[in-house]
Amino acid sequence: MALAFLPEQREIRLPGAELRRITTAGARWDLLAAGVGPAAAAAATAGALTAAALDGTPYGLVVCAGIAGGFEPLAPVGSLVVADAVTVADLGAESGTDADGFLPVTALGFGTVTHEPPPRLVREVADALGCAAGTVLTVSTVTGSAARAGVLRARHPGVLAEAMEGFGVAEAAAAHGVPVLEIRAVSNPVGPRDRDGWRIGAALAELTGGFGKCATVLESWREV
Ligand SMILES: O=C(O)c1cccc(C(=O)CC[C@H]2O[C@@H](n3cnc4c(=O)[nH]cnc43)[C@H](O)[C@@H]2O)c1
Repeated sequence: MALAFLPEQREIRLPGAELRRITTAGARWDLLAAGVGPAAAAAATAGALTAAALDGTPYGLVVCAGIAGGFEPLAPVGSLVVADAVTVADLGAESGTDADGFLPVTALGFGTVTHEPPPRLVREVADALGCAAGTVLTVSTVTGSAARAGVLRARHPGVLAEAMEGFGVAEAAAAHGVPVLEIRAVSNPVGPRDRDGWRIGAALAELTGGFGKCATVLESWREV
């Protein structure tokens, strides 16, 4: 667990989700297991944000964290990445008349496809972790072929990683006017499906170590 280094965890039940509250001298951390996929993550995050707001103790920052597929060579297995753009990869429409064959929802005239975490926070966390910052995609279907990985690279130059929750978490945070950050540990390469290649335990250990390194930045961070 990414916050396992912190003591004194208290469980709080929310509709459809469970939250662990950790109070330290410097801050209050709430750890929410938000489920898999953008919809579950958005629902759980929105519930926690709303409960805190109604309680008169709103959050100052939402951090989405977990494992991810990495686009090599920028994000090899075992590395950490921080999102400077939390981008949904497949929210839109197929289009036979568009060169790319895909129109993002913004081209259809509504919604949003990217949330940008505060740049200074991204820089400070990436420095603390010694890792790259870049686009982290949110997908509803895990990429399982070189062809799909190539399409995503072409659409999102410099993309670092894909996972399944960031955009949902970011949508909920944006609705509450709370900044969002996404930190991922790479457990597998993005590309042809290969379950033997997963390194989930090692990635979770990296994530736990990473939170230890950036906890001070997160605790002291304030939007100015
Ligand atoms: O069955 C598969 O081929 C497969 C491949 C990679 C990941 C999964 C998952 O079910 C992981 C879900 C979970 O982990 C995150 N995650 C990790 N790697 C990836 C990935 O390559 N693409 C998208 N999401 C990934 C994700 O955020 C979920 O929380 C199955």
